[in-house]
Amino acid sequence: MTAAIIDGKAVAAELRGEVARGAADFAGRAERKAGLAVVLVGRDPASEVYVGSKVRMTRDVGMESFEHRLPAETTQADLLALIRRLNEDPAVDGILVQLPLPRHLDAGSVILSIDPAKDVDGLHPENAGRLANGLPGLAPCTPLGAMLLVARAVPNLSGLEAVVLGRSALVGKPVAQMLLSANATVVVAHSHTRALPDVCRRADVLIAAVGRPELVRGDWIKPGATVIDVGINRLAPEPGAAKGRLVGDVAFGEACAVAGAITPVPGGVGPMTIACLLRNTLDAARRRLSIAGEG
Ligand SMILES: Nc1nc(=O)c2c([nH]1)NC[C@@H]1CN(c3ccc(C(=O)N[C@@H](CCC(=O)O)C(=O)O)cc3)C=[N+]21
Repeated sequence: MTAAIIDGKAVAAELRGEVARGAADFAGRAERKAGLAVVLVGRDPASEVYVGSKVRMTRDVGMESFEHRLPAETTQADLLALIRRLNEDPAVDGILVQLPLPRHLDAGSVILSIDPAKDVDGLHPENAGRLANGLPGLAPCTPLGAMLLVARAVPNLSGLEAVVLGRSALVGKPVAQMLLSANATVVVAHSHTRALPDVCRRADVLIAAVGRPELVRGDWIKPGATVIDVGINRLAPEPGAAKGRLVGDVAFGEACAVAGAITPVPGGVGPMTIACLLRNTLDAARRRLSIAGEG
């Protein structure tokens, strides 16, 4: 069997088109554009690239982008003071603090300080709790993107077995909650799980989110399964090359021979993450407008 490739780049472009239409409608009703503030502390080169494309795509869908680039030496107090200002700024609907933060800063308390109504990363414990309890709120972007790609291959998850590899607060836990809400039978596997290949082989839907390059081999996959590869790992450069290759958590070539459908890296979940960030910003803006009684 040769797996169908789920084209995350194309699905993300479609979603950004929908968001652009929604953003235009919002701007008409609110008499202002929806706004996303991105906070980047320090000069991590990978983060610079992500923030650059977030800013560009935010403007492309007709939203306002507010960039805050702070020096690596920024203190916790200064960062918290900025978040407080953004929480109070009526032009800001979404706040994203790019992670990881420099080591002297405490990401947990920074996330706690974000107004949950503006937490478009879905990382505030209030939003994590809302997701776990099936209440409306803002959900993390990468899991949302992964679920939209699952839906392309498997429109109905009811009764299927889903295995999530990884238990992070950013991806593994929230995606497990979403699969459960969609009536899948969910197993969350991690570094302590015994007989990992056997556990993975049960999966009708396998979500790999551990950040270990090509950990999942072809023979870990149930024939015909849907494989969503969340990992983005840069390998060491080949001699003479400036940059190493990007690979996922799944050995793509081997997996293609077994799976029914699979997402590539790059061009899979990555582009969906940014598109879902824009969608969350639009959702947050609409909700804030209706709470203000203008909508
Ligand atoms: N608060 C916070 N929220 C995040 O969502 C967040 C973050 N911090 N810190 C960094 C990670 C990483 N991340 C990616 C987004 C898009 C691509 C993406 O579009 N990747 C392209 C390829 C990019 C390339 O070529 O390097 C792809 O997979 O096709 C990748 C990674 C969001 N993150």
